[in-house]
Amino acid sequence: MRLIVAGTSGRMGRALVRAIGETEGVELAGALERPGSEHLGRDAGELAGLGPLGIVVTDDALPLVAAADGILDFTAPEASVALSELAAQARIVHVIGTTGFSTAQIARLDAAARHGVIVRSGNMSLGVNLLAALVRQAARALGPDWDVEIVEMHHRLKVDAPSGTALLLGQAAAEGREIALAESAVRVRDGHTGARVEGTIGFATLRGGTVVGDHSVILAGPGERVELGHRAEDRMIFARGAVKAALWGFRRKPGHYGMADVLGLQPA
Ligand SMILES: NC(=O)C1=CN([C@@H]2O[C@H](COP(=O)(O)OP(=O)(O)OC[C@H]3O[C@@H](n4cnc5c(N)ncnc54)[C@H](OP(=O)(O)O)[C@@H]3O)[C@@H](O)[C@H]2O)C=CC1
Ligand SMILES: O=C(O)C1=N[C@H](C(=O)O)C[C@H](O)C1
Repeated sequence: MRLIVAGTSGRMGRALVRAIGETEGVELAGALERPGSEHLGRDAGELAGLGPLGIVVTDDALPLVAAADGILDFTAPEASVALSELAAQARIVHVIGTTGFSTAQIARLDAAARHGVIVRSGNMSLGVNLLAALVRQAARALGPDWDVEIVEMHHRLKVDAPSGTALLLGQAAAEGREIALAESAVRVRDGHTGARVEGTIGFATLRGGTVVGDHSVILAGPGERVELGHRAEDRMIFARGAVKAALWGFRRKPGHYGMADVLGLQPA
């Protein structure tokens, strides 16, 4: 399977080039960066610390998309929306790890997924997707007098909050409770907030240092707490998940899929 990496010079872009290099059945077919990037013209393998691969970083997506089978995209919401339209036209798999989409941007991804295969997840690791299944189960088993709070910490350069993973875990808790996350999420608290409203799902965001990604889901009940969590130690867990998602999506029928589909972790 011939794969393009978008955002090649980014933290995840470099990990994706390495993950492609170590996986049988996939090859790097192109490397994209934004117009004006200082990395245009550089070799993607050198950027990833692998030595030259003969794949030069370009900002011209069209010829790459026409000659590839899939694109791995961990960039920014506006870039991913634009790529989703190109990928759908070319009928290639679009794996989206980017986080921080607005509701309107997700609607545009849904529109692209009517013609193309999109696999999108706020977290491509096996551990977090298993955690989401456990959170769904715990939230279902413990009644609404158990308050759900989600705490995340990431490196100081992360630009969106709450993290895509925190929102994914909040969605899992909401599904377990059979409520809508959009109506129950409390994404920030400040000042005289009043007492906690029963049934809400709270989020707390920490940023600092080089933390790859820590998530805790706390279910706080009367006199006891259950805590479920995950700590990412290496970005390769996300990159390997993205390559797995591309292979899973190859020649699949159009749709907007998630990592739970890829990993067979969908609720019964
Ligand atoms: N789903 C998952 O498992 C994971 C998701 N992520 C998500 O992936 C995304 C990228 O993370 P990370 O690699 O750490 O970030 P980086 O900032 O290191 O990399 C982002 C890359 O995308 C490029 N880019 C940014 N905006 C645009 C644009 N508008 N058009 C084209 N290219 C653009 C950047 O170029 P430039 O530097 O020139 O701006 C950069 O090369 C984030 O949304 C993050 O939350 C991260 C890890 C795991
Ligand atoms: O920006 C990051 O670094 C990460 N982003 C994803 C998120 O928003 O949850 C996944 C991972 O936690 C790292």
